[in-house]
Amino acid sequence: MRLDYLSIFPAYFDVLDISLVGKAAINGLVEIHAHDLRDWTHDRHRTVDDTPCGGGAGMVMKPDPWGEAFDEIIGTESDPSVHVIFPAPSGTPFTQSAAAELSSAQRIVFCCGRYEGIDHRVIDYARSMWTVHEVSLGDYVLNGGEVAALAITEAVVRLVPGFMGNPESLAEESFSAGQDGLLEYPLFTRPVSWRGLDVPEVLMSGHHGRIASWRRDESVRLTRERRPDLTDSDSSGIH
Ligand SMILES: COC(=O)c1ccnc(N)c1
Repeated sequence: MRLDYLSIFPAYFDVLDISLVGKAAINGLVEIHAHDLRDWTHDRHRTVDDTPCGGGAGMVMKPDPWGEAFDEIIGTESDPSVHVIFPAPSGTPFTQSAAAELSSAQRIVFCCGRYEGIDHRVIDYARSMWTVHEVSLGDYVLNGGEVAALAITEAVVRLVPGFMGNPESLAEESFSAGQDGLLEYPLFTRPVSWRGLDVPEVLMSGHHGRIASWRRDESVRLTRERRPDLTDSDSSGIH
């Protein structure tokens, strides 16, 4: 999997060399390329923004640098196997299933907006050429798309076959099919008693059936408490 990041702050992505994603890069599972959008400007000030047509506060990212960057980084041919991601508050909520789908992609290009956003024609052009995803991490605004691109990268790359040492652990995580799309149950390890707080006895019983039942009940309880929206989904099995 090749991952490209287009940003006016490409140094944000240096951190990928440190994290587990860096390990995947070393193992050849993923190839990471960060690019400075200003490299595709031609004026002395390396300008990437301009005032919004129709008025309004703030500045909008000009389409020209994006188009020239696309030409060089992706090419001028249409290819639906290339996934172009625009993180934005106005995007579709990013989910574990979206991460799973993207984990089989061979090519993902992250377009990190700044200022008030990117000229919409950039997204329209990208849609005419590649597979575009406008995604949101939640109902809040960031200063730019870079942090969201990092979060999406981590969610996707950890699902790439061969990345996780023990792929079985993925099946028991929150939102995974193995959990029926429910939130993960509480986890405990030794010591059995810590500051007056004990590991639930059932987990020390060695009775696998009871342990499985307790974990399921905890997942259902937590999901009903914190994410009632998930309890109606078909995959949850809870209604
Ligand atoms: C500039 O991007 C954002 O502010 C952003 C991106 C993805 N998810 C969000 N909730 C915000």
